[in-house]
Amino acid sequence: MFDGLKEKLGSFREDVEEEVEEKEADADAAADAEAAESADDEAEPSTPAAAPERESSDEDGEKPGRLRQAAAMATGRVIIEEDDLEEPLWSLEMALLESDVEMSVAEEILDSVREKLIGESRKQVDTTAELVEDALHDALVEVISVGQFDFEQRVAEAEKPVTVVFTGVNGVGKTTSIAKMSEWLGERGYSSVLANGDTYRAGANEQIQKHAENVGRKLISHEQGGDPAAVIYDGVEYAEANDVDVVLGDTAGRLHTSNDLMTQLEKIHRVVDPEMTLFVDEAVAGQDAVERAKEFNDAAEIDGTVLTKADADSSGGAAISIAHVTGKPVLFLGTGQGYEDLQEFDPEELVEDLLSE
Ligand SMILES: Nc1nc2c(ncn2[C@@H]2O[C@H](COP(=O)(O)OP(=O)(O)OP(=O)(O)O)[C@@H](O)[C@H]2O)c(=O)[nH]1
Repeated sequence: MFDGLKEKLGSFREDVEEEVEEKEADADAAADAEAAESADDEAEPSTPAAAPERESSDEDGEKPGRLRQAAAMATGRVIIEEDDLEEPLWSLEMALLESDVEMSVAEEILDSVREKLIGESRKQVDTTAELVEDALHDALVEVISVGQFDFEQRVAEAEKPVTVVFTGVNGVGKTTSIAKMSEWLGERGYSSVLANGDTYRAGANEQIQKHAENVGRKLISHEQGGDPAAVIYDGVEYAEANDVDVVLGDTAGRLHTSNDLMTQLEKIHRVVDPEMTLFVDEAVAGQDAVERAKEFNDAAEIDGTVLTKADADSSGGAAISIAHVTGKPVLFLGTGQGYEDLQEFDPEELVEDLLSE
């Protein structure tokens, strides 16, 4: 998952390390030259016998070594400056954009890394790699965790039944994610019922029915062409009558540009007042997924995103960008075709994984 991005972040670390190493080598050389000069000055008035003594210290390397250390201490070690970061940051920007990170998000990451690294000196305990890793870690967590909340806690605290509506374009894994979610909830002790608000597409009932059977959940559905809000309403009534905790409502995968979507979701909101509306899209869609998330959120406010097919996504751009662009968190990652392949999204864990060697 997100291996391409991981590799590119590793390259940035190496680039900065190289720059700092070069600078340290220059500083060492300068310190050596200064030390040699001052040793020469000291040696000048001395007797000829002093010369071999200096030579022997040079030979075992002890005196220049100590001098080098002293010089490094005196200069406060190498300080990272804007110039040192120019090339690595440019490469990082290219890498982020190539990984489908949205432009404003990439800029925010760069600004934050720049701000955190410039003026930093490599202390005895830090390696350059550690400094860069800390800066990248903080910058990434900052953009990824926008609006993050604990989904399970929200479900636990909400009045039952809790209605969660899923929206998004066709074929991104919406229906599969609903079935996965019912499993995820079941593992945590919450019962659920599925309601098929996708009354638009022929075959939608059969498709979700199959998923419902596979995970052993009840499905509420109406004839094709029916009113999606009415189906979800029936789902809520069923849940109330049968003490079911959560209603998972599917909707037709309309194009986000369609006015119908707004009308449909507005009606669902009016009729059942869902606790959450989750936008579903596929991580592999990269920038397109980010753009759709933004448009769906503008059209019908979403509470969070489920990013499917993360297992097949090497770039990671959608996962990095969506929360920052919409102001709503990524809540789950779909990580495979099995019903157990739904992972709660944890920004800290993701960033640690991205930055691990
Ligand atoms: N690799 C992988 N495949 C997934 C994941 N989630 C869903 N899929 C697959 O994506 C395909 C489409 O999934 P659906 O659930 O039918 O998509 P949908 O958005 O409900 O589609 P419509 O009902 O046509 O709108 C199926 O083959 C799923 O098995 C995932 O996390 N990883």
